[in-house]
Amino acid sequence: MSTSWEVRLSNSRRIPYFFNTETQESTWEPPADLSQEQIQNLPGAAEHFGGGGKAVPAGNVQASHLLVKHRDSRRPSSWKEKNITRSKEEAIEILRGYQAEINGSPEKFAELAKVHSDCSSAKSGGDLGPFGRGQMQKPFEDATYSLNIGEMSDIISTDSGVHIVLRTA
Ligand SMILES: O=C(CCc1ccccc1)N[C@H](Cc1nc2ccccc2[nH]1)C(=O)O
Repeated sequence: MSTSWEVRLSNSRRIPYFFNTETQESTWEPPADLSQEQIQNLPGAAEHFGGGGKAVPAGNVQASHLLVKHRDSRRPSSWKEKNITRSKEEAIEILRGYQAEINGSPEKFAELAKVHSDCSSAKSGGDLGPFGRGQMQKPFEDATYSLNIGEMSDIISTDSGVHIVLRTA
């Protein structure tokens, strides 16, 4: 296990990523050989992953999401599946199934996001932490800002795949 990982904020996308100061490797995904607790204790994790009941700055929002990627996704790979080949239509059908199972329950949402989401935020039940305008892909940002706190979106599509969004702050 390499202990030289730290969490940094990507300047281009203003979201956290993992950087190994020994190998100079960087990745969006949490290093597989680190436990959830080790990840949360990495240098920079508290600062960049929010959580811990930190206040959300005025004008910012916080959301969780469940992402199902497909073969036309910007990066058709995830912690779950190295090479994602399903079609967008198949991804939507799969997400409809989760949506029915979630049935408006935030607890169920986090439970299914942890197991099924193709985003590294699955590790924290889909939580993306706080963000402001201009940080996330526009369809995702617009969907989140149009929700009331505690509400879930219908299925939305971004370059990453298809998502259901739960606004949490
Ligand atoms: O960009 C990331 C990391 C998102 C993240 C933010 C904050 C904490 C943890 C994760 N993951 C992408 C998948 C992805 N695409 C998205 C587009 C909008 C919002 C969240 C997204 N997640 C990928 O893995 O391809």
